[in-house]
Formats: sequence, structure tokens, C-alpha cells
Amino acid sequence: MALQHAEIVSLSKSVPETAINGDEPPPPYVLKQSVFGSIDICPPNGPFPVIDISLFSPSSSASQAHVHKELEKLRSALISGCIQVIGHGISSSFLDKVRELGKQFFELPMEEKQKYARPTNQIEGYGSNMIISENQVLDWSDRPSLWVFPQDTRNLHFWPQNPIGFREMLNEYAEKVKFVEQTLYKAITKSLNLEENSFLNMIGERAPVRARFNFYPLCSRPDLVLGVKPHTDRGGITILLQDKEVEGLQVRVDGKWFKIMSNGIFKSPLHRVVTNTEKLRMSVAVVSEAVVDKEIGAMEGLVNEERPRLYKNVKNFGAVAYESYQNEQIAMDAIKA
Ligand SMILES: O=C(O)CCC(=O)C(=O)O
Ligand SMILES: [Fe+2]
Repeated sequence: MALQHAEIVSLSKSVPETAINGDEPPPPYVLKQSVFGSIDICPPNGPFPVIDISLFSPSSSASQAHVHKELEKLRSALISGCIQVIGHGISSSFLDKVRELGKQFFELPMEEKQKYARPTNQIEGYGSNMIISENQVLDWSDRPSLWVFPQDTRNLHFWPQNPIGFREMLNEYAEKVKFVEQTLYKAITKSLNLEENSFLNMIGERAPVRARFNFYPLCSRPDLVLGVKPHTDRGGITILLQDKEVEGLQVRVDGKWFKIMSNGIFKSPLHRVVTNTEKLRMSVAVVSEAVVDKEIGAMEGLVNEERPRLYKNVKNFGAVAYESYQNEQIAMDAIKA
């Protein structure tokens, strides 16, 4: 699998260092002919269907009928794979703080950020793409990528101590997002008339969760490079905190990519990030994966004569997804039944 490959190319400058000079993007970043189409700066998708998750809380005073309607909406929204969540209880001032401390980290001198550098061949730490082949096209972004759950797997030496308050912020944000994610997992299973813990049980109690602070420096040639190449996320649910001002995420809503556990009912949308010449963009993605050695597959009750099993059961889907991403392939194609 990809993660065992050696890192075979090294670049003289990081993305932010290249961006500061406004240089033309070096060749490894320039997108070649892509099977997913050229970089057209299309209008942003959206707005995505809005789901009020406060209705799913056990303490909600909403009527059964109201909750049922919201579950139906969730189910139909997830056919395209993206929703906007409201009623999550995270204050906008706290979300601003997450964005602000993230940007402050990015603005630190490179040698300070390098204290948290991702070691070669590991996915955790501050850095950019892991390089696994000479032909790989690189993303115009860099990021700290940090394990946040289970708590005892946190590697705090990768967690920035500068700016002050970053670690505390991430700890609090991770807790809050975990609650949102669990509420969503339960609501999604309920919307399929399954027992509400069935997805959570399948991914395992110690399901790993990673937080990624994505930074996209300005780029002199947004027509030639991508912030992130087309991919489907490797986990179950990704909770994405978007930049307040700068757009860049493009989602292929009519794509045909599926989630394994819902036997194709819910989609895992293909998406990519474009760059711009004007402003840095930042997003925070929190991705939950299944426990590595736990097998995931279509839930009982979602496979029948009319809807035969679409995907093989799979362990460590993250590694399949990573390899596919680097090779511009769709991970789901690799596990068709
Ligand atoms: O920056 C974004 O909006 C999306 C980032 C993304 O796709 C990811 O981190 O998986
Ligand atoms: Fe993504």
C-alpha cells in the first residue's frame, strides 16, 4: 500500500515559500491531462441542503413528525453526499477562533512550523503531500494533519504550541466535532430504518479521527494547479469548516461514488479545491475512519434481491483511498463486488 512506499522526490522549497515570491508553479505542481477534466473556475456548489441536527438530540422538544421530516431530508440530501449542518451548538465566535489560530500558525516562520514537521513516510505532522512517485502531481497546499481520537493515540509533539492556545482550541474543537459526528452517524442510520448505533458499531469504538488544517497559499497560476486534486474522502463522515471569505471547494454532485456501508444509497462525492491569485484560503477537515483492522461492508438490511451487494467488505479502506488518490483513480472502483 502507498504508505509503505519510500518518499522518492524532494523539492527545494515548500508551497508557501514558492508562493511568497509569486513564482510560476514548479512543474511537479502543474496538472497534466486529468481524467476528471480541466481546472475551470466554476461557480461554487450550493447551497447544500441544510439539516438542523438539534432536532435529533434526545432533549429536543420537536414533534415526532418534525424529526421524521428532518430525517427524510437528511436521507435525500445524502444521495449527493453533502449537507450544511446547523443546530450543532458550536458558537460562531469559537469557530472564528479555530480559523484565526489556524491562520496564525500558518503565518509563523517556516523554521517554527518545521518543529512539527511530518516525518518522511508518516501521515501525521505539518507538511504537504507524501511523495510516492515521480509522476505524482502535487497539491498547492500544506497542512498540519493530527490524530485527535482516540485520545490516547494523540502525538502531542506534532500539536503546535505556537500560537498560544492552539492545542487547547484543537482539543475543544475535536470534542465538539465528535459530538456532531456521532449525532450524524446515528441520524443517518435512523434515516435508513436501522438501529441507530449500527454504523458506529461497525467503525469501532476506537475509530481514529484526524484533524487537517488545510492552507492554500495564493497562486500565480490557478489555471495550472489545484489546491487538492480530485478525491473522495477516506473516512465515513468528514466535517469541514470552510473559510469565511475565500471559496475554492468544488464538489461533483452528479458523480457516481458511493459509501460502502449504505450499499450505495449514500454517496461519497468527488471533490477538489481550486486556488486563486488574491487570498490565502484555509479549511479544517475532521475525518473519521474505521478502526484499521475492522472490516466494513454493507449493513444487514440494505442488501436484498433488488439491491444486491455493490462493494466487497474491506479493511483499512483509508490505504486504498490514499493510493487511488495519488494515482487519480476512484477508490470505490477498487472494491466493487
Ligand atoms: O479545503 C477544502 O474545502 C476541502 C479539503 C478536503 O477536501 C480535505 O481535506 O479532504
Ligand atoms: Fe476531501
